[in-house]
Amino acid sequence: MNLRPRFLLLTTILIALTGAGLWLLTQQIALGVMQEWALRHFETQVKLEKTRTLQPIIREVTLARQFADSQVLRAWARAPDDKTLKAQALAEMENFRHNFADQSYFVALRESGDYYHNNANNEFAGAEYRYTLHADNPNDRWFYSIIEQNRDIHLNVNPDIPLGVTKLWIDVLLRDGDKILGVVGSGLDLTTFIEQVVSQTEAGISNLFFDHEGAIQVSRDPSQIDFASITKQARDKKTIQQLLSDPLERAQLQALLPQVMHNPGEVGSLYLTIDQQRYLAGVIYLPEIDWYEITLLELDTLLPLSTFNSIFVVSGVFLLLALLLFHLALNRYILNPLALLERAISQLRSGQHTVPLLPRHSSGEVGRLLRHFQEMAAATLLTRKQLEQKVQERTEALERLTQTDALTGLLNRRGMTQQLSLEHQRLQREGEPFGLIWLDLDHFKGINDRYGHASGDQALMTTANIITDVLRPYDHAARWGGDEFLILIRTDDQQLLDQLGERLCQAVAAQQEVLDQQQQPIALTLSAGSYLARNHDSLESILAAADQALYQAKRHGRNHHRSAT
Ligand SMILES: Nc1nc2c(ncn2[C@@H]2O[C@H](COP(=O)(O)OP(=O)(O)OP(=O)(O)O)[C@@H](O)[C@H]2O)c(=O)[nH]1
Repeated sequence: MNLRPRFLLLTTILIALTGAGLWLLTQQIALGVMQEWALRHFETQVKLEKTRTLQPIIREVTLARQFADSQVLRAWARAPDDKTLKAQALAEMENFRHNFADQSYFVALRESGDYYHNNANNEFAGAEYRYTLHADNPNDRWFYSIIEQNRDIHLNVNPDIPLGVTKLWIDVLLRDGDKILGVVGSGLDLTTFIEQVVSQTEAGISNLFFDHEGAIQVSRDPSQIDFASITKQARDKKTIQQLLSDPLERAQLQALLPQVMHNPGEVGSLYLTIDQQRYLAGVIYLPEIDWYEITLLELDTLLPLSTFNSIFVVSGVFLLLALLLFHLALNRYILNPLALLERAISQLRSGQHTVPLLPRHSSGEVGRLLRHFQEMAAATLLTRKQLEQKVQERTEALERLTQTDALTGLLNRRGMTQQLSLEHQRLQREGEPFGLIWLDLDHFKGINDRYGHASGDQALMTTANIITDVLRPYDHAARWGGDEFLILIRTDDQQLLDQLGERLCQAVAAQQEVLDQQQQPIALTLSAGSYLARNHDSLESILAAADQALYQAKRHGRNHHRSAT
């Protein structure tokens, strides 16, 4: 894979990971902030409720405790048949009735089961004894349950159907040391409390009150309330735990309750799922009424993910811009110069003879790389050029050598054959005329035999020099073989051939350079035959004609020139 798609893939993965990380982080931070805010909210809410809405209940509970603490009441409960004590107790009850908000009270004695009561209308003045409770009467179960549970205080919520209100019954144990003498208390209209505390209309926030068994005492939804829970078996109660479908969350809540109970005023928080809705829950224990309050925050409502949309959009736009900038920079500083470098290398490889042009403005490592490459390319091209020149020179020299006679320096038979072929083509194509003079030293064998091979060679070289001197630069001369020479002359003049042939014969005959052992010139002659080529002559016939003329010169006495006709 090329660098470009690789980088593209890598940066896309990086950006996706960063985006996902950012998203998770934002969520975590938001949840953390939310949790922190929620805890503060719970604490503030509880304090507010205590002073504002819980206060009447707390007052009533305190009053009920004082009622149960009354020495007068206690003394009578110890001796219920004592008329004096009973009269004092009834007066005490009447006192407390005026103080209770509901202006009603009840006193139930354990031993006898006698139940005393008077209400706001003072309906039972003088007839405070109402009836006797019986353990086997289901309506009286509450009394025996409270005593069995041995909890000092018990709040029991029950709708008062005739009045059309929800009543909170405050039951307090009447004690004599460890001994339980009875249960006393009062009732309280809870309707206002429910309206103020539970039915608050703030979206996404709701709360419930439940007792130590989890039985729901106050809820916005009346169907959730476990009315008269004191009289019910545990399995029949409507509890907060029943609202939780996840066993783990149930266990977490169960573990949290003792913690908050031992630290009144402290809020315990956890996440709970109720009816598939996820909540952040704050639990607090209210020692004054022995209830727990749980406040449920709907995170989706209070902190919908759409809150972060703008963050995500802005982050996404920034990430995309970063990607774009990164790619522009990558292209400009790395990929484009590399592509140019690659093209330059392939141009060089394919044999281009000029140094490829590369951008000079690039800086840094890539810029240095380009400049080094350009210098290297220039050096390589120069070396290559020099090498090619040398090879050409050597080839030409070799070519010349293969066409040159080593002894005389004239063309050899191969070289002359090539020239003959070229001239013959010119003659045929353009009508450029040429002539041949064929030379052969006379009795050369005798010179070799008589004076030695070296003198023979000297004779050959001297003859070659004479030929070269006589000829014009554009004529060609060759040693055709042994003691034979062939001269190619560009001319259409037979007379010129004749003159040249004769002049060569005379010059060789007059030479003084080839010497014998006594340093005396050796007599040297040659015979020559010439032929002026005609348009339609074949090369063979031209050669044959010149050879024939030479033969005639030899036959007729040597040392002279003959031309073929
Ligand atoms: N020294 C020397 N002799 C050569 C060389 N090449 C050929 N020869 C000799 O040249 C002689 C050529 O003789 P021919 O051309 O046959 O005859 P000739 O003696 O010249 O007689 P005519 O041509 O009839 O005059 C031979 O004896 C060859 O050995 C060479 O390179 N150097």
